[in-house]
Formats: sequence, C-alpha cells, structure tokens
Amino acid sequence: MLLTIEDLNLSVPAPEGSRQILHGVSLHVSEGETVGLVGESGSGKSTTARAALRLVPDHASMKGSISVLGHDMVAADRAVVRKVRSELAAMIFQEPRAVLNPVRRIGDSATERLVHVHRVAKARAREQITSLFGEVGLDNPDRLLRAYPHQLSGGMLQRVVIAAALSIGPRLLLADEATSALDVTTQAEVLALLRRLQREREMGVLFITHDLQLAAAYCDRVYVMKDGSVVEHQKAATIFVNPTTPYTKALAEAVPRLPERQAARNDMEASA
Ligand SMILES: Nc1ncnc2c1ncn2[C@@H]1O[C@H](COP(=O)(O)OP(=O)(O)OP(=O)(O)O)[C@@H](O)[C@H]1O
Repeated sequence: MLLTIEDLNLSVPAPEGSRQILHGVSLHVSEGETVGLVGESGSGKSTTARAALRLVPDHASMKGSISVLGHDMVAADRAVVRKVRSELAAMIFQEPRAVLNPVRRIGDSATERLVHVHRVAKARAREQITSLFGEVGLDNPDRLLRAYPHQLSGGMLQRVVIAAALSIGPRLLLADEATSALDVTTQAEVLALLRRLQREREMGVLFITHDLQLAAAYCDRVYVMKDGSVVEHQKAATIFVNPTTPYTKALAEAVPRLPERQAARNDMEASA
C-alpha cells in the first residue's frame, strides 16, 4: 500500500479553544491506482492530502495514523518527513504560478530538488529535467530552461511542475485540483499526460477535485468528503449513477447534463 490514512483527526488552535478540521478520515491508495477525493470547497480534501506529507501547520494536532510506503507520518521525525517528500511522494497544486518563484528561471526552479536535495550535479540535473520535459510534451527545452514563469502559459507551467515532481521518481502523486485552473482542452491534455505517466511508472495517484463527474470518469475509486469527514466510498464506475448518500446525490445532481444545458439555452433563446 502506498498511502493509508486511518481515523485521522486534525485540529488547529482557534480563539474558542481549538477547531477540528478533519473528523476520523480513513482512505487508502494502492500501487497503480487513481483514487478520487471529492467534495465541495472547505470539505477538507486539501488538508487530508497535505497531512499525508505533514504539510500542515506546526501548531496543528493530528491523531490517528498516516502511512506513506510504511513510514508513519504522524510520528515521523524531520529526517523521515524529508525522505518521504524528497524520494517517495510528490504533490502538485492548482496554480503552478504559486509554486514557481516568479523571479527565478524555470531551469533553476525545476532542477532545485535534484540539485539541493539529491545532490545531483547541476549539468546532470539539467539533462534529467530536459528529458522529463520531453516526457511531459514540452518542446524547445533550452529556451524553456532560460524562461521565467510569466513567459509561459498555465498549461505549460503545469507541465513544468509535473516534470519537476517526477524528477524525484515518486511512487505516490497527490494532485490537488491540478487541472482545475486550465481551459478544457489543456485540462484534457494534462489529464491524459498524468494517466500515461502513472501507467508507465505504476504510480498511485490521489486525485483531488470538486468535480464528481470528472472523478467518476477519471478515477478507479472515489471518496467523498463533507465537513471534514469521508461520507462515501465507492468504485468510480458506480458512484455517479448510484450515489448512496444524499450529499453525493446532490453533488451528482449539481452537474448540468447536456439535455438540461440545451433546454436552458432554448429557454434563453426563446425569451430573447
Ligand atoms: N491552517 C488552517 N487553519 C485554520 N483553518 C484551516 C487551516 N487549513 C484549512 N482550514 C480550514 O479547514 C477547512 C478545510 O479546508 P481544505 O482546504 O482542506 O478544504 P478543501 O476541501 O480542500 O477546499 P478547497 O477546495 O476550497 O481547497 C476549511 O474550512 C478551511 O478554512
């Protein structure tokens, strides 16, 4: 198992004492699996994924267990946390511009982990990242290495971030709304890219999205979160057509279907 979270409770200090953000969350991701984590904004999806890599505030209190490839991430010391983040698991986020330093060249940002954490020589790191740029469909690597983030589109930047994440050879990838900020065509391309890379590398992916339809189409299994708890867990093939909780049903019904969209358009045209 790549990731196992069992009965995770997470609280942060608050003026009224403490605020519990996660309530007994349990989930798992196996080798080669894509697992969806779905829920509306504020349901606790990002906090769950961040907790897996201990990317939570120091003052947060965690109870329960988190295992990443056998490493206990609740009790782990700094060295183990560093090992997991630098060798075993990577996380990508919605907005690549937020993780790339705007005044550093892409080449420096993308090779940072190889050079500073893995102690790979700079020239060798550039060769490795150049080959990864090819894998993620980025042309003209020499120009790209010299570019600054503002010179690239969101889709290209997300590919750069994916290449940088892959540079450590992660077994587990946590993708937090990684395609949500992209236009529909670029989103489809990046999703196809992640799927191909996952299969080639047999990575496990925790795929976080607010979009139940996307999770149902893209993932093997789906967990649904609400108010910091997992309220449903099903195979992706059935969750959209056979939701068992009222909340998942509401999420499924919130997606406009094509006939409904057409009817809405007809109404608009009729009233124009
Ligand atoms: N460090 C923190 N301190 C206080 N509250 C926090 C902290 N981190 C998250 N929260 C709160 O915990 C709740 C869950 O947040 P989280 O970001 O995990 O939800 P989410 O489902 O990922 O939502 P979104 O899709 O909007 O990112 C939210 O109400 C958020 O405000």
